[in-house]
Amino acid sequence: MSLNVSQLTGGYTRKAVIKEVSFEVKDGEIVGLIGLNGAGKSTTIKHIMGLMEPFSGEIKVDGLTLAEAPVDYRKKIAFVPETPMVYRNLTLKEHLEITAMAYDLPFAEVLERAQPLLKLFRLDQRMDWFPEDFSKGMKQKVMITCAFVINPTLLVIDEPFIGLDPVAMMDLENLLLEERAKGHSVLMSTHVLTNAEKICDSFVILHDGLVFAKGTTEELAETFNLKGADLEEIYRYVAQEEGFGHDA
Ligand SMILES: Nc1ncnc2c1ncn2[C@@H]1O[C@H](COP(=O)(O)OP(=O)(O)OP(=O)(O)O)[C@@H](O)[C@H]1O
Repeated sequence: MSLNVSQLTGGYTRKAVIKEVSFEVKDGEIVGLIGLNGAGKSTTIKHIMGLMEPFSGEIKVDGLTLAEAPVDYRKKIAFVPETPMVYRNLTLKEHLEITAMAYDLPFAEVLERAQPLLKLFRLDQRMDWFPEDFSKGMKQKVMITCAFVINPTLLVIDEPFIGLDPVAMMDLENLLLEERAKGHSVLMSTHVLTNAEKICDSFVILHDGLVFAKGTTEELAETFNLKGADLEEIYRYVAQEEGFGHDA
């Protein structure tokens, strides 16, 4: 079992923003975390990344909690944030170097793994450039490259498609499918439901900090009595029927 989130409650002040959130991402599975703005997707991800401490509940990656094995836990996860975060005075090559250092990997190995990704994203001739000066989409490609080169058990991606051109979107989809084929797990938060439906095995719908529903597209359609509906139709129905948006 790669990621197991159990009864997770947490928030920024004393008030809980996410409440008793439970779901799992098994080995070789891509799970989409969806919900309106403010539903609690990023907050859930921040807890998984160990950037926030839960009020209660438990998060396990490959059976380990952050408290039990902080180094191993962190090494198993790679993260692509919603807003690309690049270092101001470091070149692309140095970004890879710092990634290797952070995950305690030989730089030569990281550089080798990075080659096909850099080529795919047309960044291979820009190793000595400063990503700070790249476009948003190019910065995102740097973040994606740095995440994939560590060969993580669990890849957590917050809004992966925003800012990417259509070719890069397809490239990323293929990369994620390759991760799945390797038996790795992916948790992906997104508003781009058409992309999500193409590659995700199942979904967790968050609303107002609670897990509103979870399952495959077919299971969700059955839950809401919408046989044959696609994810977007299900989501639109749920948002209307349940009044999503009125209080989010
Ligand atoms: N740094 C923060 N301090 C206090 N409250 C926050 C902070 N970040 C988010 N929140 C609150 O937590 C709730 C959940 O926000 P979160 O960012 O997790 O939602 P989201 O589902 O990721 O939304 P979006 O789709 O807009 O990215 C919101 O009510 C938001 O106002």
